[in-house]
Amino acid sequence: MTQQSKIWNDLKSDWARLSDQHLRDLFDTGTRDVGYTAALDDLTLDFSCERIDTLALENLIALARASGLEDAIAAMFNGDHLNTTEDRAVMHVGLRAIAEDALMVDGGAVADLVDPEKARFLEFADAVRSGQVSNAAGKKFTDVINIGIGGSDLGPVMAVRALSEFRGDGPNVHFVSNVDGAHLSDVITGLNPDTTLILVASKTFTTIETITNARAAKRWLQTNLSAKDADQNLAALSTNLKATADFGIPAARVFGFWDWVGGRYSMCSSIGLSIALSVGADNFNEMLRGFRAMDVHFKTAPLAQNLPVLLGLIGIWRRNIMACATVALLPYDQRLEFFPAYVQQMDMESNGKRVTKGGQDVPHGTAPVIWGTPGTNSQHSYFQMLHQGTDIIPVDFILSAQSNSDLTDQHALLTANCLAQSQALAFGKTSAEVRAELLAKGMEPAQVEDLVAHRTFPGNRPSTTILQRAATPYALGRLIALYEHKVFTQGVIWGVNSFDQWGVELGKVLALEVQPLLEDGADLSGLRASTRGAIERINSLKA
Ligand SMILES: O=P(O)(O)OC[C@H]1O[C@](O)(CO)[C@@H](O)[C@@H]1O
Repeated sequence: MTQQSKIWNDLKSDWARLSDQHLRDLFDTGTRDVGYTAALDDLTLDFSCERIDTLALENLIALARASGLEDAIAAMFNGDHLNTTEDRAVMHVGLRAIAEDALMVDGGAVADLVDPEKARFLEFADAVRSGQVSNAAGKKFTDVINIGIGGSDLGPVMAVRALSEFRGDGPNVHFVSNVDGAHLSDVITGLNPDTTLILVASKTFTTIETITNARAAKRWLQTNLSAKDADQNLAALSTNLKATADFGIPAARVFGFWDWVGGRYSMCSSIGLSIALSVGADNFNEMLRGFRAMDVHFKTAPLAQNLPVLLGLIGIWRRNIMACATVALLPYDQRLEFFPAYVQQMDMESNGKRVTKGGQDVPHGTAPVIWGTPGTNSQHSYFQMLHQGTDIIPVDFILSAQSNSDLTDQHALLTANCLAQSQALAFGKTSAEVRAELLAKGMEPAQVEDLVAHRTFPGNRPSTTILQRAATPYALGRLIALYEHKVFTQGVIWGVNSFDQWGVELGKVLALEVQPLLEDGADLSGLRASTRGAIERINSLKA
């Protein structure tokens, strides 16, 4: 038996001990006040409401160690080609490092590549904000449209929304991702092409949705401006400089990055230009500082105090030991409304894998389904199921101590709701409590008995609360890096390559094959009945 399988067995024994213990009882022992939180400055991870104890935690840390997590972290910072199927380094940490970190990739200093390009795109952002870079007629850009999808969209759209308080007099930043023409069409309606700057964001510059939308947007500019003037309203963010040139974007308007930055880890590269345009270079740099603080912590903190490691291990416990297939990520922060969608790609595209790096079947469940929306809205939607449904759905709560709006007096209510929900999930309400409460209200005993089962909350439903002082650019960077490294930790334990995404290829290829078959008179005879039937029905509904 390998050391790892022994530890997996130990963890199963831990669960055998813990599975019939209620969080109420675990708290009643009075031993959960210490040892169930970890902090980095003002950021605290509170996992006291997880169905775990210190022994199980020790075994999880042993599992991380036996899986080679410490070496893997060192290897990432060392520029090793951890993305084995694409033979690439995994160096997104280099995008927010400082020169003194002396990171190297493929034989060269990361800072030599990153720093000049970062300076270029941040200078451009501030020049657009000040009006120094303007349209051909010298008018200031009022609006920016970022056209991109997946990692070239989700990080920027999330961060621009999260940091809207820091926008100052920056332009309005809009996002178009879907190849559904309604997306672009809805965004450009009401915008003035003359003063709209369009960013085409695509690592590969081959993604069909993005290139199709970019072509349509370019036509929109050229119909309204001269072809030459339209060039002033375009920029590209990509690693594929040949394709951006072929598309007709002048080199001075192309901001690059490198193949060792995965799409879903790219928002600190030039892909983040829309963020910098929205909040300015200083705030963007603050965000990078927050990222780096978590990077340094991940690299140097002992496993038992390492926040991303602990969050990753709690996820392993929930997914592999408690057999929970989904996780609800619930920010109690309206401006983090797109954070769950961002983490969804980061987590599920990274670890949604069924074979190990060596090509063997992974013997465990991997990436859980990540989903969620801001509290308190979610409470009035699906919390019924979280509290009384048949499945146990662990929750990550995210909360700031300080309000991020002018209506500071509402923040106590928001905070109270977050704390109340983790309490209700963990401790529930027993049938005895329900019975006593209803009888005290004067209800007839028979009626009380009819209602008891319906009004009982089983509790014992796990959650972790991530608390920070305030939702600043620095805090956002730190929070994102916390989740990035959590995903890394889990990928190492499952033994998968967290940095490729072959699973998205087949659908892309098939879409290109199906597209011509949607034309009138196309020969459908070679198709399987389901696709053929669907096309025939679509054709009959077209007119
Ligand atoms: O930035 P690109 O190359 O247009 O890719 C967009 C997205 O497409 C994917 O390759 C697959 O959907 C993602 O990993 C990536 O973030």
